[in-house]
Amino acid sequence: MSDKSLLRVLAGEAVSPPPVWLMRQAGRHLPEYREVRARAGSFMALCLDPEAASEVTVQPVRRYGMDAAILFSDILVVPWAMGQELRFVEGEGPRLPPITDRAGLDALDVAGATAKAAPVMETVRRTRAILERDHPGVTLIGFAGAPWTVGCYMIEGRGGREFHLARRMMHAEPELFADILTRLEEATIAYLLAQAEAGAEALMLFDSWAGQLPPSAFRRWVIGPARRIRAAVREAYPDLPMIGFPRLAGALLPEYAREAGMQAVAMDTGMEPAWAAANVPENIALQGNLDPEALIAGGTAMEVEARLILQAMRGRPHIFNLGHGVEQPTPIPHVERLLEIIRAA
Ligand SMILES: Cc1c2[nH]c(c1CCC(=O)O)Cc1[nH]c(c(CCC(=O)O)c1C)Cc1[nH]c(c(CCC(=O)O)c1C)Cc1[nH]c(c(C)c1CCC(=O)O)C2
Repeated sequence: MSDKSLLRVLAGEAVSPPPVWLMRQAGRHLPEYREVRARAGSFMALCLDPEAASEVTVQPVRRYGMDAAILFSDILVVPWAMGQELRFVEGEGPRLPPITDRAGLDALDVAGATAKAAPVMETVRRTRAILERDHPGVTLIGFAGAPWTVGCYMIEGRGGREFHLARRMMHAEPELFADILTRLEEATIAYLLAQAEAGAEALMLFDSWAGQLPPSAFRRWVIGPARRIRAAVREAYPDLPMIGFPRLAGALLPEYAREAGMQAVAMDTGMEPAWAAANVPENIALQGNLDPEALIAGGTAMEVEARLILQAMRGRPHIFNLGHGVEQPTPIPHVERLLEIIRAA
């Protein structure tokens, strides 16, 4: 049995106080991140510089004593590695030339993607070595975006909330859509296996837009790929745990939990923790789910919300986290206070 609290929870143990880390814990709310980010030039340059990326991965562990470090990278590194141009426009988000037809799909290089993402694997190797040396209780989490969510950006060429075009393609051009997601699934498996090989101790699959799909499509394009990706990782690395995040899954969260084979499922901000605890099998850990806005507000509002979550999760495997990523205006003292509250639980 590991002595890392996060790995114990992923093995099904209820650990008290629960381990804690925050999605997007390395990012613009930290001055030390902004400094490295400014030196790197662009966000992508930072993702592809193993020395700088491993430094920012470790920053929140050093500052806050988080129980996990999540690889500093982005879910859109996979389409970039498949040959789709990618840039991040300051204040607006990602831009890619949208894939709207078969020619766009055929131009992608699935087989070469993991090799092109080699700097990411070097970041994993370096980060793991730094953690083993300086922070031996901390777990290194690798990750990828799930095919549906990454496909949304590839098909639309930018971020959004509704992803009308991706959903429309799914219904109107089901073969093209299926081929895009199937190739993404293949690339994602190879990419995650390479992270495991490089030293990631757990892997998280982000499906941020899972809740945009009707239930039949959720089963086919969220649960299906998650189950196959999970099975492929298990075959190569039987002991490597995985966390699934089908954001906004709502009533379908328990079905995802039962069928995908993950050791934890992440709850988004709107999920009722007590309902998830009652409906997700007890051996599967729950992660989450403080509102990132409560963290920005701090004070009593944050304390009350944090305690409600801790109380609902008592006695079952739980990883404390937010319901979505840390936002830039988050005050550092609020994060520090949150950790005090959790660790006094
Ligand atoms: C949808 C998605 C993306 N990226 C990711 C998701 C899934 C999770 C979610 O729903 O938030 C995942 C992600 N993105 C990032 C990480 C690193 C690890 C972490 O600390 O959590 C992870 C795990 C860094 C990042 N990824 C991005 C930043 C900000 C870039 C910067 O520092 O300039 C960071 C720290 C950029 C990004 N990346 C993405 C968008 C839409 C944007 C632009 C919006 C923004 O600027 O905040 C795509």
